[in-house]
Amino acid sequence: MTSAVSGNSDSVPFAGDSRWWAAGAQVASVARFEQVIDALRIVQDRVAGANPPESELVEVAEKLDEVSRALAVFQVPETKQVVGHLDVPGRGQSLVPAFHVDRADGNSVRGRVSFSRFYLGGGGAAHGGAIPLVFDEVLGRLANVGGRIRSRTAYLHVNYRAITPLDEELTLEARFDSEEGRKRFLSAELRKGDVVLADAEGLFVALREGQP
Ligand SMILES: CCCCCCCC/C=C\CCCCCCCC(=O)SCCNC(=O)CCNC(=O)[C@H](O)C(C)(C)COP(=O)(O)OP(=O)(O)OC[C@H]1O[C@@H](n2cnc3c(N)ncnc32)[C@H](O)[C@@H]1OP(=O)(O)O
Repeated sequence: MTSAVSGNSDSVPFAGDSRWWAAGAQVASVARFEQVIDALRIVQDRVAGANPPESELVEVAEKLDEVSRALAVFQVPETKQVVGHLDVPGRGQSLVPAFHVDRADGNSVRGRVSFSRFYLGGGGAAHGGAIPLVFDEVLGRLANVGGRIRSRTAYLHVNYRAITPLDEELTLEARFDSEEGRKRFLSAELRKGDVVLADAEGLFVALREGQP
């Protein structure tokens, strides 16, 4: 049995209105797809942290090639893509660390995120590009929920206040601050306990009819 990938968006306040861009997308099994993404995330972490002997590298490369060959025949256009459209933490998108929502309404959201080994920059700190990735994800979704016309990030300003450690549960709080015509101003903080690790302020501009 197949199901629509964003089928339960209406019951999830922070699911994001992905129907317009995934209108034709069906998934054979949400649970199985989630299992694949979870496994892929672990592979990303294991590869990032590994230094195996050559024989093992040869074997691993062959296994990964086998996986890509298996999926090559099932490639679909963007309108039918499943990754990015699942109503699960992280949307089934292994690029961005999964954001787990604890509390949300149309104007604010609070949740948890952690940066695994894959997101290491150096010296034990998360990569400086991984942090805006999460801010863009969370602010971008918040900018677009609640039946608002879809918008795109015009700018995203990030202040790095302290290093962001790996493998720790961090909290992220974001809010919709104000709106002026097509311009939406949002802000957020990433914290470890009470300590602000990074904060962000973004401008999201509502798209005009027909604007990509
Ligand atoms: C469709 C988006 C996704 C929807 C998702 C739905 C939910 C799905 C669920 C979950 C997904 C979650 C995933 C997160 C998604 C995050 C969103 C992204 O990352 S989008 C990718 C990165 N961004 C771009 O690729 C933009 C590229 N830029 C553009 O397309 C244009 O520049 C755009 C649309 C931003 C503005 O262009 P103009 O021609 O429409 O508008 P003008 O007239 O230039 O600006 C309007 C007003 O905004 C100001 N403005 C524009 N850019 C500015 C800037 N950089 N700084 C300051 N002001 C700016 C202007 O000065 C103007 O202000 P005045 O009305 O005169 O007061």
